[in-house]
Amino acid sequence: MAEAKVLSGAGLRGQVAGQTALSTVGQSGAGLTYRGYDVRELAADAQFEEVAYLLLYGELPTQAQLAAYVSKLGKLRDLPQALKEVLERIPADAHPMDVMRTGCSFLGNIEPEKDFSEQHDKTDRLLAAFPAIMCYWYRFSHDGKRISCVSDEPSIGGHFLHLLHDKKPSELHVKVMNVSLILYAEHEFNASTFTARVCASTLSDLFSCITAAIGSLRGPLHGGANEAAMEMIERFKSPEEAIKGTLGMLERKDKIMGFGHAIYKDNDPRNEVIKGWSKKLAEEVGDTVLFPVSEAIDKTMWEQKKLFPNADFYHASTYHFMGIPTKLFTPIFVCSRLTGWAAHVFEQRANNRIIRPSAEYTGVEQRKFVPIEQR
Ligand SMILES: CC(=O)SCCNC(=O)CCNC(=O)[C@H](O)C(C)(C)COP(=O)(O)OP(=O)(O)OC[C@H]1O[C@@H](n2cnc3c(N)ncnc32)[C@H](O)[C@@H]1OP(=O)(O)O
Ligand SMILES: O=C([O-])CC(=O)C(=O)O
Repeated sequence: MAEAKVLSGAGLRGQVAGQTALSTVGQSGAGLTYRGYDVRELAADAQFEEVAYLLLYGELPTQAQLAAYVSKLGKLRDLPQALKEVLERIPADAHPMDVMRTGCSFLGNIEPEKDFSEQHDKTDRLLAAFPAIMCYWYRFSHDGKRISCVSDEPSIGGHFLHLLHDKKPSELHVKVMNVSLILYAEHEFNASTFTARVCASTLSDLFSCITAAIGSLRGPLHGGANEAAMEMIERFKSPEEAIKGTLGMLERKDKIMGFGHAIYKDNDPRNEVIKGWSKKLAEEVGDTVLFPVSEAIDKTMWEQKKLFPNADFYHASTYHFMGIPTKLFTPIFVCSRLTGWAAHVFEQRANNRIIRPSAEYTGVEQRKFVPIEQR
């Protein structure tokens, strides 16, 4: 069972900054749970839409509730023409997280949250629309194609793969996307979620909270690590090369992306799950390099630094084996974490006080103003 680190120092580490009923992260005896359910059980047996419902509406849905929810989301997938036009103007070399941020923000202009009573409907709209925002831009800017933003895939993961590859995804790939979206859905007061809560605490609208959270997730120390991990893994042609390269990076005191965690001390419970699926996909595609290279880095990091892979590391090879371009890795995280972000926004709104900590002043002593002509 993953345990939480003993924490101190900068970065607000170890300080309780609020309450949540949504998840536990690294709690002794509990590990990672969403509203009391172990994430590993959810990843094994649930659909992502069930987990989204659990986080957003408070309980797991019944069969009828799930069918109604999936059907509702299916009808909300298409993008307004004005949003498609905005996406068409974003260049191919833009960062896809900037595309997500703009897409979210623009939708907030044309379909704003006018009242907090709309918070669930606006979240469902974003949940349904995010895969199309990412894929419409990607396919237009990279392939010159104006794709249809709807598909008959019932699941969000399947819908994403269908839009991206223009064909029905395999059952295995739909299953893996489902697992991945569940693993990324919620993680207590991580940086992007805390960003969303700070924004919510000013009583701002949902689109602003989610747009702000996307900005926080973009960084390589947070969600951006899955892309950075892929770029690193791809550089090595064999496990031997990977070991040598990792030792070199450690010697130079480089950060190795996809390793370490702010809260977990000796493992990230999401890792064993996604690693298992990465292995399965490696077998499916006949990979003899990427997975062994990943394992070699993993082993070296543990031997040398007692650092373990976090949720991002084996996500890199997993997505790669499904033919997903590296630049879309972090936007997929957005499609999933939206559920956690929004649930935290609801929670913040339900018991709000503006989040406004204090700073320790380290500047100069008070001094007299000197008029500009005397400086
Ligand atoms: C889904 C997610 O967002 S998971 C996180 C994704 N991010 C990454 O994978 C980026 C790489 N990892 C990191 O940068 C860090 O481990 C973080 C940002 C995740 C956590 O940061 P912190 O809590 O500040 O790290 P922590 O206090 O455990 O660091 C302890 C020591 O290990 C080192 N360390 C931690 N992670 C790494 C790493 N990935 N590579 C090399 N050294 C590392 C730190 O530099 C520090 O060394 P020092 O004591 O000599 O300064
Ligand atoms: O909790 C964190 O700091 C980062 C993380 O793993 C996540 O957001 O999934």
